[in-house]
Amino acid sequence: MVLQAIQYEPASASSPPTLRILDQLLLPHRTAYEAIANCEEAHAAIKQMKVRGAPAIAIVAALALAVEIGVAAVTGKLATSPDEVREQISQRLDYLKTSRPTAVNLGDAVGKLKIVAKKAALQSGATAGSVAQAYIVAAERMLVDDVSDNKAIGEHGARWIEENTAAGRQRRGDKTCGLQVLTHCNTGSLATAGYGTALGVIRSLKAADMLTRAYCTETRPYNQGSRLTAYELVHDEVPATLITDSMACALLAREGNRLAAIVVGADRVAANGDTANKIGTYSLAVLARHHGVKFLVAAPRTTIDLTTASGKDIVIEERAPEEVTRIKGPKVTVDGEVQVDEAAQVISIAATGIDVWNPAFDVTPAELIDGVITEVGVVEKTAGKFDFQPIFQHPS
Ligand SMILES: CSC[C@H]1O[C@H](OP(=O)(O)O)[C@H](O)[C@@H]1O
Repeated sequence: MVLQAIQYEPASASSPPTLRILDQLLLPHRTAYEAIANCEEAHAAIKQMKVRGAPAIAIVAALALAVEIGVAAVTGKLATSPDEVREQISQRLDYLKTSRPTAVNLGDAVGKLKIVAKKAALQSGATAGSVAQAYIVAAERMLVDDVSDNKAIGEHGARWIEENTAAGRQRRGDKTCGLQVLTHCNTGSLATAGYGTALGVIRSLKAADMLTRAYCTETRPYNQGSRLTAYELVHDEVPATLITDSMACALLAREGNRLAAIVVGADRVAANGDTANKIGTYSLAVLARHHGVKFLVAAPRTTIDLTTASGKDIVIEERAPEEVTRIKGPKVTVDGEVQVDEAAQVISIAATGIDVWNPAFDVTPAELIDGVITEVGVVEKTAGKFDFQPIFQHPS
């Protein structure tokens, strides 16, 4: 079975494009896709985290508007002038951007897609249809580009680990040596259009026969690790071990330099390299530094936000207390069988009346980050500072 968070069918001669998302609130025990027919449905699915992951959020938002425009075009409900279509696209993108604040990929896509629509509307001979089509083509391209970017991130990351860690060099020279990595949250095919970012590095390490074991943290409270990353690692037959978030310290103390690196994703990398990522990332970076383990952020350039100077300027999303005080899942019978046909059980795991703080992300200071793995190479600090400008001059 292919792990696909997003299923998109382009328009055919007789029918508009269609979009479906894998409802990740039901994973790993139930695989159910949900049709997304318009921007409101996309906004709700992103906000509820039925679909999540910085790249996936941007792609689903962009394609939902492509579906909306495609349906309007085939049903004769598209605005008549090119500038009206441009304005509608701009307004709908601004609405989609309000679904979640921290991941920059959505805002980056909104800005780029607005420019596409504006350029199309300014072209001589522009029509409402040509502006609509220019938008749809650009939105569809995001799906393709993301997978190729992630595979490049995987290769750059795997090679960096092989060349810049003791475990990597040992494994390259002697396949009986162990190379292990730890990852946090979910950054795989379920957070992107496919292959993944940090999980893409793990996939590339495995493909190069470099990896002996991957560790994944459960990543409370949404449990992206135990529900999604563990699901992907089992699916790909990667030797992997799930740990609770609080076990990471003991793991690094036990594994020492057999753990080559901690590799995580990102929701927004500020211009100075401070990185917003899933809550719990900062503590792993401190831990990595204490134990002399490399700490790497894997993210496409669309996650690097040169307009945000540093981590203190990043808006951190705070989510509902119930995500901390309750857990949801199918029943398990006395013999351990998971009853996926049962309606999800919601169980309270906290004292009623307790206050809750539930930030979805934290910010890791650039000083704790050894490298940012992008699709065009690994950026390292020079004289203690990150400079991302050169990778934006990169030809691809
Ligand atoms: C390649 S996904 C990047 C990022 O998104 C995840 O957050 P969420 O599950 O809340 O959307 C997590 O922070 C990943 O590292």
